[in-house]
Parts: sequence; C-alpha cells; structure tokens
Amino acid sequence: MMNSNTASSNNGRKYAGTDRSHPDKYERFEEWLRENGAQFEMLELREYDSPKVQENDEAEEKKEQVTFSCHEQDEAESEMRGVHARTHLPPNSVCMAIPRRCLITVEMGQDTPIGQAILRSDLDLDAPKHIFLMIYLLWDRKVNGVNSFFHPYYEILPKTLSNMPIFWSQEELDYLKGSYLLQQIDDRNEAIAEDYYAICQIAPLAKICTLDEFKWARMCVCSRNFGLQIDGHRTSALVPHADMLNHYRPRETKWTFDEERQAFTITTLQSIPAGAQVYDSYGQKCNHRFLLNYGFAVEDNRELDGFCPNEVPLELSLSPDDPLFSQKSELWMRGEVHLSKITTKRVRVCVANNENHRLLLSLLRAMNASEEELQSLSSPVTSDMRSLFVPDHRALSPIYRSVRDIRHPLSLANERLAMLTLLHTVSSALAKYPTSLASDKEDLLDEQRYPPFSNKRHAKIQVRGEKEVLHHYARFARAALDVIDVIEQELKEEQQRGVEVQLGRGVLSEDTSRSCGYDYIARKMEEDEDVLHHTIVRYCVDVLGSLRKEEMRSLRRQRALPSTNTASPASMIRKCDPTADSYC
Ligand SMILES: C[S@@+](CC[C@H](N)C(=O)[O-])C[C@H]1O[C@@H](n2cnc3c(N)ncnc32)[C@H](O)[C@@H]1O
Repeated sequence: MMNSNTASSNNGRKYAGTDRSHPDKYERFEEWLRENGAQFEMLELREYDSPKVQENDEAEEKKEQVTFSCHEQDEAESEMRGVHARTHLPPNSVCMAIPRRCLITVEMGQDTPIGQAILRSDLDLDAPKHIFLMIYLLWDRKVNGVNSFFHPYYEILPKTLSNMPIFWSQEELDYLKGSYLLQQIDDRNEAIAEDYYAICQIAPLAKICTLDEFKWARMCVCSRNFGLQIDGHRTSALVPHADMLNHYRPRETKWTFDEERQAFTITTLQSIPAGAQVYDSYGQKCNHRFLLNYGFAVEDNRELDGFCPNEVPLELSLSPDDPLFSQKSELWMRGEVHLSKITTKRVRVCVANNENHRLLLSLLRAMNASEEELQSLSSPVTSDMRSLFVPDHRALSPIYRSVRDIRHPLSLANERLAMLTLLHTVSSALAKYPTSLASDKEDLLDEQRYPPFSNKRHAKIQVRGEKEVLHHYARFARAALDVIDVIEQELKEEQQRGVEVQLGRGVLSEDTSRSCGYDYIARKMEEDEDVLHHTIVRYCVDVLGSLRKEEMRSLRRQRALPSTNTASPASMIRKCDPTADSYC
C-alpha cells in the first residue's frame, strides 16, 4: 500500500507521492489507481521485450530526437506492455473499473487556457476530436509536472512511440517503397505541423511543447483514446490502464462508461484462462490504419467469415483532352458535389467490399464510354439490365445508393475497356514495388530478418496486404477479359448464323454445353467456388451473363427485322485496341 504521507487529496482525488525511491513506476501507477477507487484485481500488467532489429546510426539518432519524457530520460525501456488475467476470468465478468476522476476528457482540455483560446478561434484543425486531449496532456505535464494528479499515469506512457510511422527513420520508411502509405505518412506529418503552427498563432502553445512533443501527444492520443458517452454527452477520454490492452479480433471484451458506477468498465465476453493476455478490439480496419494510427500491422487481418478489410486506393484519370470529358466527369460526380474540372478520382478498393467495388466499376465504365453509350443513358432500362442495379442484402451507405441509382454505360465492349483500364491501373501500381508478393511472403517466414513486432516486419505485412488486393483485381480483370473473349466469339458465331439463315442455308444448332462456351465456363466458375473469388464469379456470371443475353437478343431481333434494316449487328461488337491486350 502507498504511504499515506506521500499522498495528498483534492476533489476526492488521491495524489500519488513522487518519492523516487518507490519500487517502480508500474507499482506507483497501480497504487495510484487503487487509491482512487479503480478495480482491476483480476488483471496484471506485463512488459514484453522490445523487438531487436539491427538499425543503423541514422535510425538511432532519429529516435533520440523524438523521445519525450516529463522528467529525466529513462534508460531504453520497452514500450510494449499488455494486460494479462491473474486468474481465470469467466464470461461476462467486469474485470476492470476505472473511476471517472481518473479519466482525462475532452472537456478538461477545453478548460485549459490553450483549450479556451482554440474554442474562441475559428481554426480548422486536422484533428479537432483529439486536440483537446493532446492539449490537456501537454499542458498538465508542463504546468504541474510531478505534482500533477495524473503524474503516475504519465510515467507509464510510452516515451518514444518509435513504432509510429511518422517517427520512422528513412531506412524504415524505405521498407514501404511503392506503398501509398508513404504519402499518407507525409500528409500526416504535414497536417500535425500545420495544426501546431496554427495554434501557436493564437495561443502560447510553443511554451508548453515543441513540434516533436506535439507529434508525440497526437500519436499517444490517437492510439489510446476511447470514444464515450458520459452524462448523455459524446466525448473522448484517455482511460489509464484500460489503454494498456492490446488489439485482437474477434473481440473478447467490451467496454463502456457505466453511468451508475460512474466508471469506465471492461467486461469479458468469453472465458479467459489464467495467464492469458486480455485483449480489446480496436475495430475492423485496413492494415494501413492500424499502422498509421497505432504503429502495428496485423499478420492475418481477416475476419472470422474470411473477409479481409485491407484496401488499396486506385487512382483513375480522365484526360481533359477527351472530347467527352465533360459528360464523363459529370457521370463521375453524379450524386456528389459538382466539381467542373475533375480529372482524377481515387477509389479505395478492398477485396469483396461491394460498395467500393461498384463505385470502381461505375468510374471505369464512365471513363471508357463511347458517345453513343453516354447518349443512351437517357433511354429506358430493359428488364435484364435492371437486374444489374439490384443491390445485395448489405446496408447501403449513401455513396453506394448513389452508385446503384446511376445508370451505367453498359455494353460488352465497354466492359472490356473497363477491365483493360483496371488491369493497366493495378499493373502500374504493382510495378512501383521493388519486391514481388511471392518474395514478401517468403521474407515474412524469416523471423530473424523480420522479427515479430518490429517496424521492418510491420512494413512488410502492410505491402504484402496491398499487393494481395492488387493481385485480386488483376485476377478479376483477367478472368473477365477471358470471359468477354468467349462471349464475343459466340456473338460472332450467332451473327454468322444469321447470315446463313438469310442466305437460306439452314440453321446451325446452338451448342451451349461445349467446353469452351460461355454457359459451360459460367457453370464451372460457380461450381469451383474456391478457384476464383466470389466477387469475380458474380461479375462474370451476373453482369457479363446479362450483357451476353442482351446482345444475343438484340442480334436475333435484328435478324427478325426486314432486310432493309441498315443497323449492323456487328456494330454492337466494338472491339478494343488489340495492342492493349498486352496488359493481359
Ligand atoms: C492502447 S495501446 C496498448 C498498450 C501498449 N501496448 C503499451 O504498452 O502502452 C496501443 C498500442 O499498443 C500496441 N499494440 C496494440 N495491439 C497490438 C498488436 N496486436 N500488435 C502489435 N502492437 C500492438 C501498439 O503500439 C499500439 O499503438
């Protein structure tokens, strides 16, 4: 128990003593919590070894610059801690309760002089949600130092956050070569600096922290805050001890602010054996968000149902020299604020994310549409085409709804061009990486060179995930192009059949079961579920199948018309530039 001589009391808060002879900072921290009514007797904090990767001098130098401590520099210490069960935890047990007085909330940051100045200003900050927690942390540490009520908490906060990519050395950033994350790291660094200098203009922020300390606070808050409802009011808070739980999915615990207890609580959702680590789920996220905001990437970022939330942004461009530029950009912007000069658009693609998947297809179709197709968008939709707009059972977000409602310039020829553009886009993205997906997978088997929890390993996991998504879309486009080839061959044969009929040479029977025919291929695709991802199968069967049906029907209608009809069925089969096939 803590020596009562070293504790003082204010507003019910018990202040921890600052006696440096006290055993260790973790004990001081736990005592402080207990003195203030926290309950966590079924849990214990553990410190793990830091990953050992050989780093060059430059990396070491960089890390020293960002070390942030409220007093003297401790020796290099592990920043990787976790919470373990002391005893067996049955399901539905409240294993942690942290009283309200131990929480740092947004409102506390707003009450500081700098918080007040920010509230009075009209600054448009990059992190408006986090800024007041950051300000409280920085202000309290500077102004109250070791006398702060929260001092025992500050002592256990990680000092360098050297796993956060914004603090990586150039050597570490090089592990991400080719990744879009590099741009996001630059953007994040820039946005933090902009916030810092903007606040410096309206308040004495420079008196309480340097830019590096401000960055440290941003990442500390970003990786440790909880979004809560307190007194019916949405807020964010830093919750000592609860922020020591590491991430794991599927979730094994849940947390809330319990109004009755006036405490933040963590409850088990399942039984957790004695000694096991107690995890919290930080949500279903793409690895780039885990890495950028928390400084780690999940090895196998896959949900129980097999869904993988990893995503990659694809950048598509419209040429301003395209004579159809304005109609196409109009299509791109449908359902959104109109921007007249839009030339590029980014869509985040994730394997089997239906919303972005449809958005991607709609952008690709608009990019490649012919004048006729763009004009035909005002004509009525046929029943077959209507089926292409039917949504699946997922809840629809507004963007998805707007994509679904948009009429697409749909034709087999346009699908071919869309798939060629897709293949070209993903091939260009893949070409930016210095290593292949196969070699990344092999590298990750080597735990000597890529030690668990090291920045080097996390970077590798991130780029591997990006390439997996890109390869999925390459497979998608290739499979679709193969199927389009088969359909176009069948349409040609159907057209030939029409010519034969008109010449009175009899009708060749249609053999739908032949091994290279569309029906056979579609059936095989549906049967061999594991060979191609279901989104690829659905596209080839539903979208391409409907287009095939529509174009076949149209050819037959043409055939039934009197011979004075001048519209050639062949005009429907607009072949694309054969040189573009080199992408395949
Ligand atoms: C809320 S804190 C958890 C406590 C933290 N381990 C500590 O020692 O202070 C979040 C940080 O823990 C680490 N972390 C959490 N889950 C992780 C995981 N699954 N793999 C690797 N690091 C993880 C990351 O550094 C992250 O920024």
